[in-house]
Amino acid sequence: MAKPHPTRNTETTSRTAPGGPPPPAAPPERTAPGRAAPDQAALPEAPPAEAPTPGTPRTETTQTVQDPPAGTPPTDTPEGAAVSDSEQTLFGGPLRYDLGFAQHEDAFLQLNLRAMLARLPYLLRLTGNLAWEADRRALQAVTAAELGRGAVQAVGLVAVNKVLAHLLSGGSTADRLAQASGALAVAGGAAVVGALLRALATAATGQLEPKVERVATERYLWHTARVELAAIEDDEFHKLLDSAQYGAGSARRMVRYCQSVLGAMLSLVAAAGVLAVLHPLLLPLLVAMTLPRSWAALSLARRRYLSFQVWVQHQRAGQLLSRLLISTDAAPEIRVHGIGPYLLHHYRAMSEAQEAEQRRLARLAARTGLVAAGWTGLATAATYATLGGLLWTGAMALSVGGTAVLAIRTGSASLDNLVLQINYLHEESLFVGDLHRLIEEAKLRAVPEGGAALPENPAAITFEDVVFTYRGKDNKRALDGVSLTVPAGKIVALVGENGSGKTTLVKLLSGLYQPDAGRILWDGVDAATADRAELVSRVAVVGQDFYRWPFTAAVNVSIGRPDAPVSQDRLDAAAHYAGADDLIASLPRGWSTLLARAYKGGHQLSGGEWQRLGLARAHYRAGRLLIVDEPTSALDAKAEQRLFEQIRALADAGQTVILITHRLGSVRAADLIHVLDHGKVIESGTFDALISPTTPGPGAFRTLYTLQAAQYAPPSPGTPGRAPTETADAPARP
Ligand SMILES: Nc1ncnc2c1ncn2[C@@H]1O[C@H](COP(=O)(O)OP(=O)(O)OP(=O)(O)O)[C@@H](O)[C@H]1O
Repeated sequence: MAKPHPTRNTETTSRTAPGGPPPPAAPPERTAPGRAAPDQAALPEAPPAEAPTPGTPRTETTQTVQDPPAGTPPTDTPEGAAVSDSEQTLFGGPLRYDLGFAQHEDAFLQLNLRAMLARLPYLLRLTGNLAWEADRRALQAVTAAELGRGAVQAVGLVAVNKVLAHLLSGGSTADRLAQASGALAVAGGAAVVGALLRALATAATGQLEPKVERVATERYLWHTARVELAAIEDDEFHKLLDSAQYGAGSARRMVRYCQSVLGAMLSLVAAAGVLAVLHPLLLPLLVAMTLPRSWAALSLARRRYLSFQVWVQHQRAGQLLSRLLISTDAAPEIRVHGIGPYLLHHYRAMSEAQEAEQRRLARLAARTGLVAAGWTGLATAATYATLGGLLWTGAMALSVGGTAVLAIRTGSASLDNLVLQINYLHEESLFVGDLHRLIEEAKLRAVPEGGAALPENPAAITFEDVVFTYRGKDNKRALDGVSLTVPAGKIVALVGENGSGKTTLVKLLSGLYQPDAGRILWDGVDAATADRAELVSRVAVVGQDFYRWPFTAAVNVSIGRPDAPVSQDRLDAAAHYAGADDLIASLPRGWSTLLARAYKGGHQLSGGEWQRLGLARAHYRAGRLLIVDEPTSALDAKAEQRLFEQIRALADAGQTVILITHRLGSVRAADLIHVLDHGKVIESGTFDALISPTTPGPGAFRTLYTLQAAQYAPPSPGTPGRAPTETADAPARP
């Protein structure tokens, strides 16, 4: 989760502490300090732009099929910035967020001084809690060292006052020096102790920071991993994920800022205390000197954060483009189709849009800085004029004046520093705030724990009028009142055209989504009220999009039951079941072969070989309900036939199998077939019943089957393309 941290805009601040919030626009890799961006390092020098420079009229040669039609007017984002061609072409529209939706804006964007000071105790507590959890001893050391430094500073200032008083009093120089020597020794001792305490605080903070980042990252990942699939697919939740990922780094930096705030606060108290004793008028003047710079820092922080929130999705899209250019998966197609320059052009265009935003912020920063500098100059002049007036009129002794100058310098530096550090702290806290919001949201959208127990051996799973619509889609129902039964210990096939709802149905069955209406019953128990952990432990799925883990072959199979110790016997049995034993034996390091080509010793499998490993994983999981979604799409004919024999054997042994396939000949082995169309079950029955012309119903299965069978029927001499009769023997593998 550690993110290479971009430099803060140098025009806005002059701090030397590492890090700061991410830049509003540029992808982190590109702006990471002192590091070549991976994309830039990996790519050759960009060729002269083959695609048009943004803003120049397109020529015919550069118009591609994916580009918007000529004359498409540039759309405006909610923020008013024009949508670039790249956003429009690649992503279909603006990637900027409208902050109008942010209900938290009020709470999080009040960056005025009062609001910030009011939030300070909360921020300190927040960081303190994280730090306490991460390493309480280091936290105690930092706090003690900072408190000590504050005390030592006050002692130092008082000692300096005494030294000056002695030096400016009457008597011989030797006498005055002798009188001042005691106080001088105290001032020197205070400086030494202060330096030691500073070193202690620095060491302890350095120890604390990475731990705090780790703890915050773990919280982020833990809560994210537990949310419902629907939340992960929700773009609003994803936006939160995007911005919250910076929260851990911000939490880390908050530790340092907290330390700095504490230090600055204590040294300010010391300086202000001395000043108040010297002359009360000096105190408000000190504040007046600091106000303009505080105002500037606050308004810039607010702008940066707002800009970040608006551009966060754009930034992710830019990173996506750079990752695609170096991705192993996309590499063959990028080369074969010459896609590199096309992607690079869009990467550049999107980066330029982000740079324009950076320029805008920098211009604003420069303007604000100038105004602030003017006011600070006036306030400083007023302060020293007042001091001069006090000395001139004799209202202040010369020795006191000297200490006052020292205290003003120390105090204004401390106050400046304090406001700046609070500002940084606050700015980082906005991102930590995002992390907290994510955690709160993730808790609300987490997979519920506990629930009703499922029957040990349910006789059937029944869908009762189940309705489901994917969020954010066109509100078209993916399942539209599905009622069907899956009897235990049988092979149930789901067939239907693309997009008819088969995969959605099994995702609901395996607890990945919840029905919007209707019920899924395991005998009498509604799955919606059941213990989800128990439900998923009963199910093993080989989906179309099963994941190819970039780990060893053994992990790719045993990850089917990640909570159980790995068993070699079960691994071998799973490989045998999936027909992958020869494959494993042929791998350079057997089960220990790494299946990720971009790594040292990594090995690449073919699509069919991966599919066998996917099947082995499902077998290793040993769920009582086995769902196989297009299990044979990448298998050769022999492997396919073997797999269906295995599935039959499993069902004969009492395992329930749900089979989704477009190869209708394969569903002969099924005990029951449900045909779906546009999210509805339109036919159910055995293969023989559905294929028979005498069976009442729409005959959808028969029509589909006949169509497929025709492709395999040998043409009769002289009658090319003869369709088989409906009673003809079905081919083994349509
Ligand atoms: N994650 C998703 N988000 C939004 N819509 C989805 C999602 N998954 C599927 N859909 C939509 O739901 C409908 C049903 O899709 P589903 O994947 O269940 O069909 P299918 O019958 O399995 O199709 P195929 O045979 O092509 O695998 C389709 O219109 C699809 O576009």
